[in-house]
Amino acid sequence: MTLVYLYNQILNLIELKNGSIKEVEKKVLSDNWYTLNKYTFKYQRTDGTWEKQEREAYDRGNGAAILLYNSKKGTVVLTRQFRMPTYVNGNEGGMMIEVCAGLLDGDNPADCVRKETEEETGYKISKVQKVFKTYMSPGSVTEILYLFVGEYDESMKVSDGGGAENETENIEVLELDFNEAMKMVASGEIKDAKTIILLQRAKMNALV
Ligand SMILES: Nc1nc2c(ncn2[C@@H]2O[C@H](COP(=O)(O)OP(=O)(O)O[C@H]3O[C@H](CO)[C@@H](O)[C@H](O)[C@@H]3O)[C@@H](O)[C@H]2O)c(=O)[nH]1
Ligand SMILES: [Mg+2]
Repeated sequence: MTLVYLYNQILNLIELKNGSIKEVEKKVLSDNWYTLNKYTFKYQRTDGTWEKQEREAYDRGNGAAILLYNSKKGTVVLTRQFRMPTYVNGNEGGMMIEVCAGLLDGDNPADCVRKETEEETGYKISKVQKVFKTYMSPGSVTEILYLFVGEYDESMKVSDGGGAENETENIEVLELDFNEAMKMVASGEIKDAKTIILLQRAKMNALV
């Protein structure tokens, strides 16, 4: 019995709570900016037999995103930035309109989303409201994305935003009429899932 086997068994018992999954082994395929792992495991079928399966999972940590809205003005604040993965897969020009979002980097989701709001949009907000916890791409990406909404107004504007200096983000800040933003969802101009979910949530709950 090797140490790796023992380690994997312990991992199974402590962290993984599915009795139909066993002998989970992890191999790092790429560990550059984020990590791509390959998991090999045994999966118990409904007839009781065990089959060996392999799945790759991209681990870039967890993230948080927020829809900033102003109910008096009827507006929302969104961001616009170049997203390479979309550029190479059918998004002409590669620009994406998204709610403000970022990776947790060790922070709790609420603190992360406040920090990202200030960095990316220039608004210093304190009150944020958690709405959902989502897996955006559960077949391939491990990430949990925590979704929030929060009110902003002009008194909270402390800088131009644009993203962290050291991250070459080049983020453009957009303040849009809420109905205009909903039209952009319908037309396909807004095509980012977290953004669509949060805009629809705002519509359903009549936030704006
Ligand atoms: N050098 C380098 N830099 C990278 C790489 N990938 C990301 N970065 C830098 O790291 C920054 C991370 O910025 P965050 O604001 O923390 O994350 P995000 O990319 O905006 O993440 C949000 O959007 C994602 C896509 O929808 C979400 O997956 C994520 O949860 C979050 O919502 C990027 O903007 C970029 O500057 C890379 O492969 N190489
Ligand atoms: Mg971001």
